[in-house]
Amino acid sequence: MKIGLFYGSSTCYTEMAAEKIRDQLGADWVDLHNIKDTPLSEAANYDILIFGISTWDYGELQEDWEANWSDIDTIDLSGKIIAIYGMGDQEGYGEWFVDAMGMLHDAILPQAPTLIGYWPNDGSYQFQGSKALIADGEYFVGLPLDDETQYELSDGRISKWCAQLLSELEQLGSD
Ligand SMILES: Cc1cc2nc3c(=O)[nH]c(=O)nc-3n(C[C@H](O)[C@H](O)[C@H](O)COP(=O)(O)O)c2cc1C
Repeated sequence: MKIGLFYGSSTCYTEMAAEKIRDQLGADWVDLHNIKDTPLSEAANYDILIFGISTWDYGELQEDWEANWSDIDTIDLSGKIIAIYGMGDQEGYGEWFVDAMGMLHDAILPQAPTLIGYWPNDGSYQFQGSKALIADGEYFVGLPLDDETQYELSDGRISKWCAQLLSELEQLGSD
């Protein structure tokens, strides 16, 4: 079964992470789609999805996600398995750290897809606020990556997250 990885990226960071995630999970298994070029509606062709989004301009959506935002409600995501990752900058924009990842999570939640890839807020990130935290603040709704101030941690986080995704998928398959 193939995974569709759909991302929006203004200065290529989210795109570079998409390529690393694809390489970790297995290039034969993951199709990359930049939503600037591929309509988000093509997400309907996959049972398993990864969404990549960066945050811009003090807690705003990346521009290509913003342009496609209304499509989220028109695609049937209810039976899908979905994981999200988000790019941000915790030092420069610590009050809005990876907010767009939280906004994307909230936008797909009403359709009740199976969400995987929640990531512990383990103290290795330093920020003041984030819409990407779930209520108790102990987990992010997906993988936050900060290539601006923690570039050296990104590869390790990606490989750990991909291993977590594979394990969660295996678990779901065996249920
Ligand atoms: C003008 C500007 C505004 C930004 N605003 C935020 C923000 O509100 N929250 C955040 O976490 N990161 C913010 N960032 C950091 C970007 O999300 C980060 O650079 C990211 O890697 C960009 O990914 P992309 O090139 O794939 O779009 C901002 C960066 C710039 C240059």
